[in-house]
Amino acid sequence: MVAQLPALIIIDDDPLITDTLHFLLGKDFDVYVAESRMQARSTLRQLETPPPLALVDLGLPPVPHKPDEGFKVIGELLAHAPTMKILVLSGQNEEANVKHALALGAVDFIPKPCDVERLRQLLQNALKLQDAELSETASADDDWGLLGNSLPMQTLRTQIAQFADAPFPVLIEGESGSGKELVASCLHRFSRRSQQPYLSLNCAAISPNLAESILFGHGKGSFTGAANAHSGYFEDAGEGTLFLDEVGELPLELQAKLLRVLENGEYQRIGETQTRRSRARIVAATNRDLREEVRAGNFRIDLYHRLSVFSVRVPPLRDLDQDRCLLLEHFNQFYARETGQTPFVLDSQAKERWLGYHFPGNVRELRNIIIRLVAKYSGQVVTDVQLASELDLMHSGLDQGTGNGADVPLITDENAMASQAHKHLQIQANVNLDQVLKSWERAYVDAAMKITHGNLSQAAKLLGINRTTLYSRIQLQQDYKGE
Ligand SMILES: Nc1ncnc2c1ncn2[C@@H]1O[C@H](COP(=O)(O)OP(=O)(O)OP(=O)(O)O)[C@@H](O)[C@H]1O
Repeated sequence: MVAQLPALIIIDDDPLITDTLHFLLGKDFDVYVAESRMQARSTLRQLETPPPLALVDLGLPPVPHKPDEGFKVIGELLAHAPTMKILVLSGQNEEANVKHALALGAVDFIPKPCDVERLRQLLQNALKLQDAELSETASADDDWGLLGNSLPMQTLRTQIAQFADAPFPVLIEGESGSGKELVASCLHRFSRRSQQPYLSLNCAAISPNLAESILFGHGKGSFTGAANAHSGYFEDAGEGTLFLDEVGELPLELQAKLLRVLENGEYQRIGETQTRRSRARIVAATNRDLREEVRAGNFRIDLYHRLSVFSVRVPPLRDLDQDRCLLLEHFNQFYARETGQTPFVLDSQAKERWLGYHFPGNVRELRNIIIRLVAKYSGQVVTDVQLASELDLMHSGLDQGTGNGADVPLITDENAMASQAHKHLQIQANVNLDQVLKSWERAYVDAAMKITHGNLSQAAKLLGINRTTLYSRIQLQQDYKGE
């Protein structure tokens, strides 16, 4: 029997690149190609299981000269398949783009043009790590698998233990990469259903036309292409647990059907009149604010109340204090062991930065940073500057809806800047443009100096200007203040 090749999706709008890579990598990978975010979405929905690997260009239509579509693709791919390993292959390799792509969850950034052999190696390494991570999770059977001793983590474990055996649904809320899926699997493992099936369905990953059949099944001939009767997730979960990830993505019609199952356990396969009964325990997760979705009319309030009989909030990594060091230690050892390297050590300043960093991509981002540090600094002492160059200091804490600066427009987001300017001009008749620009500049300079603990060279690097320019701008600002 021929072994199946691992699947790889390449998302790039340049046919020369996709044709070449398809040809050269096709021997080792089962390659799928998409030239836009939309096409990637539809390709993924047609696949039974998501590809373990993705190669993503940042500049994609409709804005190929900017990285924004590529950033969105990274988020969408991870929402679709949280364990997917994403490598970015892009010519837009300015430092800020590299760092942001990595903070969003990409495991590596390869500037174009690239050496195909190196690319093949990187893809194969990523695949090996993914296998190791998956077997690590599987072997965590008798253990929580959920690391951390901080107070929020202790509270989370207590909640899991309290809710595990209850028959009611649990709603798990938390930012992307914070460990919601892990919490869902703990709820199952610590329940008396643990010997029953545990099924996980990512609602963001299913096509809206197929969602009903996937959830509830269909009878033979119930729609074109339904040659045989098929059971759905509710039936297959039996008396076990059905985990509905990204539940906020379910279309409204299906929300009504889900509500019915939650209310009385009843559902029907498409095209059948027989009413069936579900005994599965429902656990749902979301990284959206579902109350906000209810207010916006995108999510049914009755379903929200049903799902959130018990609700668990997974804390973001930035609230876990010393757990950041514990996770660092654990993953440093783990990836060093898996790759045959020696763990690295952070020097004291780097450690301080580690403890102060916001981790916008949470534990997923932390794992990826450690993979890179192990590869680069095996057995070495990592300095503050070396660590800083792996972190997304520019976007950190600004774009996660965290409440700390979520409404601050990113300097790269022209639409947000334009709307801010619009509002400003509407409420203030005489705006002094020079003063506005000066205060923006001062805010960025101050922030950079604070983040780098007053290190002029690092602050200049962060701001994309040279040290002398930064120095003279600080002087000018001080003169201006003194005027
Ligand atoms: N406390 C933790 N201890 C150990 N590993 C963790 C912890 N929290 C998260 N992880 C790991 O971080 C990665 C991301 O976690 P997970 O997929 O559960 O996040 P999520 O909140 O479901 O993300 P998304 O919303 O993007 O699907 C996984 O590899 C998971 O095993």
